[in-house]
Amino acid sequence: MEQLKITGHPNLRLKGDIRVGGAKNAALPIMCATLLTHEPVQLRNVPSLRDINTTMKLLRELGVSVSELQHDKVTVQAYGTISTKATYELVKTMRASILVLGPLLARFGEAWVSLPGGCAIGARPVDQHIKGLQAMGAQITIEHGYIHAKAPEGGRLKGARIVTDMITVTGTENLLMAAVLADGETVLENAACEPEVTDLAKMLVSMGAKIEGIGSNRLMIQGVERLHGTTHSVVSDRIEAGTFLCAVAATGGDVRLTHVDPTIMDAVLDKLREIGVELEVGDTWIRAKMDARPKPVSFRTTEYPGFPTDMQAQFMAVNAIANGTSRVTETIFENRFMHVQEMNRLGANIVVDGHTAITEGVESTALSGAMVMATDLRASASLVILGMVAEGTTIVDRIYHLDRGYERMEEKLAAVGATIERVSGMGEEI
Ligand SMILES: CC(=O)N[C@H]1[C@@H](OP(=O)(O)OP(=O)(O)OC[C@H]2O[C@@H](n3ccc(=O)[nH]c3=O)[C@H](O)[C@@H]2O)O[C@H](CO)[C@@H](O)[C@@H]1O
Ligand SMILES: C=C(OP(=O)(O)O)C(=O)O
Repeated sequence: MEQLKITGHPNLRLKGDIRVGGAKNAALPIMCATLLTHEPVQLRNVPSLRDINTTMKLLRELGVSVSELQHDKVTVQAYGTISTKATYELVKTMRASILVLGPLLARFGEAWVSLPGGCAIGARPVDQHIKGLQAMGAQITIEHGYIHAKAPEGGRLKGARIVTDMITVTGTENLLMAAVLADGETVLENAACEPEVTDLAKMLVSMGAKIEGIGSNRLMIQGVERLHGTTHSVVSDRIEAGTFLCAVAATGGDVRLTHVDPTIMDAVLDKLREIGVELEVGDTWIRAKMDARPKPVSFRTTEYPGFPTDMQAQFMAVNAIANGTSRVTETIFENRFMHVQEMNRLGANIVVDGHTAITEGVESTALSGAMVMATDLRASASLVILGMVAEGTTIVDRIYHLDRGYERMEEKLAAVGATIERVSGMGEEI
């Protein structure tokens, strides 16, 4: 099992340029949306990640022709005989596999998708995906651990007005992909407005879908009989970008991120300014300069355009060495503080009280490197950030979590001055 070995130092200063990749959370639904047409779809700015590999495998297992991912580009064509069964073996390794449910059902009238298992950050049920598809006339049963969905007589879903109980990102994406081929109009109320949902909607429109209200919490979809192929470039990864900005906030230095879209990062950029990071923002780049001890920032995670839960852990790493006390409340997932005990192993002083983590910032010189365990994707990134400022060697174990969502993170950080390398450790992936 691979690990990251970081030689940290409180005086480290990151300096240089980092190229940000395409967003994992946009690329995943977009790759699943290729199931909606038999024509070829060319995707650009696709990041090379473990989750993308899993999606490519899943699509191939369904019979879809998927090219190799080369220089951020992949061509996908769901032509010929396509299976409608997404098996447990692949779904268990990536929850986002549930995103094939809507497209398979919409185009082929039936789908079998393994129920995704429980996961580290929370229970994460998919009841809203099911409720929405039922409103569109699907018959849904759970059989032997699989969701079995069948479209009504005639094989086509029917447009419906759907109000989800809460805002759900992949739920909105699944229902949107189902609605574009349904018979009649679907209105999705309480829809997620995340930029990744918007990117999917734009891609669907370029395939011939009729969608109004893109970017808002009310999506109106007029179903069409068929969609066609397209070429689409995936939106940049605002979470990867935010993670590198937090790294600069923690270490200090002067780093320019390229290939980013700063317009979708307001909440994160505001908090970085509050921390004391000097930001210069261009059309497709952000320059971050930091030369003081961070100021503590308190926040609650909320849906877009609020503060993203996927940035909570990385900001906590900065709070860990800030000049004062901060309170961070996690409102999206019930178990997303697992990085706290690992950060405390590096010398941080964080206590969790229900859904709130209270951090008493310590001087970075009070931290020392240790063996820590990555428990989920963003927790892993937060440990890398803190490991870079903790004096001595930090080994981050179980980095297969990190590889799900960050492309060559250690190489990108090493290129701006961090001492970090991938090493082979002992043990097994679980
Ligand atoms: C692949 C992808 O895009 N992942 C993102 C997506 O996850 P994901 O789409 O899984 O997250 P959701 O937006 O669905 O979850 C929000 C909340 O709703 C709950 N819920 C959701 C659906 C449902 O049917 N029933 C239900 O109870 C969840 O348990 C959670 O508490 O949005 C999250 C919230 O921004 C991000 O952290 C993830 O990085
Ligand atoms: C939680 C995340 O991803 P996923 O929904 O794929 O688990 C994430 O990207 O931080």
